[in-house]
Amino acid sequence: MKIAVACDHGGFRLKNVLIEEMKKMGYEIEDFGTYSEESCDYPDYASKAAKAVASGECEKGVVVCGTGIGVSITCNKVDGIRCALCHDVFSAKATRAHNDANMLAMGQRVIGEGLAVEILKAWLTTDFEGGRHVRRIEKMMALEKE
Ligand SMILES: O=C(CO)[C@H](O)[C@H](O)[C@H](O)COP(=O)(O)O
Repeated sequence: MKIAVACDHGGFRLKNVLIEEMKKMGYEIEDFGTYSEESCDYPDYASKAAKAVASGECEKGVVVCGTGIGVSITCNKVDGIRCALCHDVFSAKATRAHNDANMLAMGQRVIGEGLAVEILKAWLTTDFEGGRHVRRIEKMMALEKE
């Protein structure tokens, strides 16, 4: 499975930690930047990862900024994206099981690396439950067409 990743300067270090973990887990990574801690604008990078997921080039995406908020808002502007901002393991599992989230956002300035890795692993390994959640996702995604 190919995972799109992106960050701004505020998420650069955590993004690299997450990339290494995903590589160890056997995932293929497409890194859309940024590639240093030089100040930059998160929409420029998060949007590239979101478009790669929306187009099917990558199956899922992981984005990081200082809070995770800027990258998650950006990704959710792209048609077809359900990006979940998660800073706990319960939410990470729930957003895969109930929302079929195709992108995960986290904030480097909010949580430590150890917890971020646990959240990442929980999110990547939890399957969508389907059932009643399909109807709810369809209603949510229909809003993009209004
Ligand atoms: O977008 C954000 C907040 O929603 C991110 O945390 C950014 O990383 C942050 O705004 C960057 O701030 P900086 O003062 O320019 O480092």
